[in-house]
Amino acid sequence: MELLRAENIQKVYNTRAGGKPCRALAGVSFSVEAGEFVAIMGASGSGKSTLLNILATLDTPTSGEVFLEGQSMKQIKGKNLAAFRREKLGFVFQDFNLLDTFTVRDNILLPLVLSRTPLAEMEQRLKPVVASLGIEPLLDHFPVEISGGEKQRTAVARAVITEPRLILADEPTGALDSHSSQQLLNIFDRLNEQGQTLLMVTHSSLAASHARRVLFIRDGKLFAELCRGDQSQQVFYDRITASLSMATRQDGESL
Ligand SMILES: Nc1ncnc2c1ncn2[C@@H]1O[C@H](COP(=O)(O)OP(=O)(O)OP(=O)(O)O)[C@@H](O)[C@H]1O
Repeated sequence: MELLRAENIQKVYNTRAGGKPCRALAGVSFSVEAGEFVAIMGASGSGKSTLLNILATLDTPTSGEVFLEGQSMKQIKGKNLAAFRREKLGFVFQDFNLLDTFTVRDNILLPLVLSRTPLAEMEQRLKPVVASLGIEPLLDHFPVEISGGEKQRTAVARAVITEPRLILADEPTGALDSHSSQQLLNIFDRLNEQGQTLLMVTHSSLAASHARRVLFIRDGKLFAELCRGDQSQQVFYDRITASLSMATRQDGESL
């Protein structure tokens, strides 16, 4: 079943000082099936964050449309948009985006508080999530008192606690050491095995090799796609690395 569809997404930024407008996305179309784990890769400035922000409803395209479960995001406005985002999407960012004055527990529960979930249900949902992420002992700590890996696992807990249709991750391993990155990627694998759909923007071939499909973006356009199929993660990693070196070739030849 198709979960997400992006149709001919274009984004043009008008620069403030009257400079030339910047075309960040030049017609991007793709879809994601429910239960897929998809990575998006591309060089710096290729349009990855712009695309993710549009899929996250944090920004609007200049033209084109995004559908989640067949519903056009264009049609959701104002207050409904915040509720839609909170209920249907989970976010994991490079810099964690935790609230410093909230404990780990309150950070995780925040989306449920905002959607007025009863206290007993919040506690019920919290327990299995924090147990599976190994952060139960940290619930009363503040973000400043925990490691980067623990912060990211807190952010994952906050993302999954609403049982979102789709988790959007923007460079989720970008600020983590290799051990914490590996831990996070194993968590993503496990979530995906449990049926969670994930879409991740990353510079890391290792992170991308955990996905089942990798989309490559260049100059605001999707230009190649790799599917893992039955291949091992190592073989997929080697293919991704080889594709990336071709993607950065100057002659513009497609994969
Ligand atoms: N708010 C903005 N105003 C003007 N131009 C922008 C704005 N945001 C991004 N751009 C431009 O759009 C293009 C795509 O940027 P984007 O941040 O989406 O790339 P990216 O692939 O995510 O890069 P990186 O990997 O470095 O984060 C770049 O040329 C960038 O300079």
